[in-house]
Amino acid sequence: MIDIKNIKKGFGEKVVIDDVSTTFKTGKCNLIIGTSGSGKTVLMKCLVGLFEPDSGEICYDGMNFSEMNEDRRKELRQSIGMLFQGSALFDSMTVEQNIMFPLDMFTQNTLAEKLKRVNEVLHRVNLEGANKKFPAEISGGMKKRVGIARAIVLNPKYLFCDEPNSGLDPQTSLLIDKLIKEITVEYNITTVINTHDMNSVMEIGDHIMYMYQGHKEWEGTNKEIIFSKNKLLNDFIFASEFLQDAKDLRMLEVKGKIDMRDIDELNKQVDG
Ligand SMILES: Nc1ncnc2c1ncn2[C@@H]1O[C@H](COP(=O)(O)OP(=O)(O)OP(=O)(O)O)[C@@H](O)[C@H]1O
Repeated sequence: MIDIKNIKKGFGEKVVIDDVSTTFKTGKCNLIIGTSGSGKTVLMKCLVGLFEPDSGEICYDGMNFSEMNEDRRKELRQSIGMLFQGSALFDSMTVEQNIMFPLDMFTQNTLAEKLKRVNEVLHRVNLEGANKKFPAEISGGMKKRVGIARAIVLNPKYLFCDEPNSGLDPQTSLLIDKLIKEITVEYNITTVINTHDMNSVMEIGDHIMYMYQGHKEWEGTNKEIIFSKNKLLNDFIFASEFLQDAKDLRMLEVKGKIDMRDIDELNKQVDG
C-alpha cells in the first residue's frame, strides 16, 4: 500500500501537484487519469523517487520515504518495478539480456540462477523461447510483455506503469491490461498506472484518481465512474457527443425511463 498525504510539487512559481492525498492499495490496479499536463507524470516521478516533493508525505507500507536512510531507500528502489512508455528496451540487447539487466544490477546471482529467473518471467508473460530475439524483431505488444517481464523480474512490491497502452491497438491493449491485472493480483503488488485509455479504466480500474490542473478532482472505482456527477470528470471521460448520448441512454435505462430492449429492437429494424 502506498499512502500519499498532502503532496505538493512545483517548478519555480508554477504549482504542478497541489495538495494531493490518496491511498494506492495492495493487490489492486490504481489508475491515475487526467488531461495532458494535469500532473500525472510528475506525481509518478515523485512516487518512484525521481522528484522530491516540496512538501507532504509518501509512505510505502507504513514507511515514510523522507525518514528513510540511504540503505532503506536503496532497498525500496529494488522493490519497485517500472514499465515505461514505449517499453524502453535496449535495442542492442536481446530479450533475455534486457530482462536480465536488473538482475545483473541488483543481485549477486549466478548466471544459471539469473537465466532460470528470466525464463520464469518469460513464461509468465507468455513469451517462452523469445530469449534470443532483438527488440526490432518483435511486435509492439511483445515489447510491452518484455517490459513487463523486466519490471517483475526482481519480484517487486510496487509496479509503476506509464501509459502501458501507448502505441497499441485496442485488442492488444486489452491483453496487456489483463496481464498487468493478473500479475498485480497473483503477486499482490501495489500497481499504479498513468493512463488516458478509457478501456483500461473500465477494465482494470480498481481505484481511479482523476487529476485536474494538479489537484485530485475525483476518485472512485470503475463501477462508480460511469455514474459520477462530477462535471469536469464527465467532460473528460465522455469527451465526444456520441459517448455522452450513450451515457444519457444508459442513465435513462437505469432510471427505468427507457427499456434498452426497445432500442435493440429498433436497431434490428434499422439494420434490416
Ligand atoms: N522538469 C520539469 N520542469 C518544469 N516543469 C515541468 C517539469 N516536468 C513537468 N513540468 C510541468 O508540469 C506540468 C504537468 O506535467 P506532467 O508531465 O506531469 O503532465 P501529465 O498529466 O503527465 O501529461 P501527459 O498526459 O501529457 O503526459 C506541465 O505543465 C509540465 O510542463
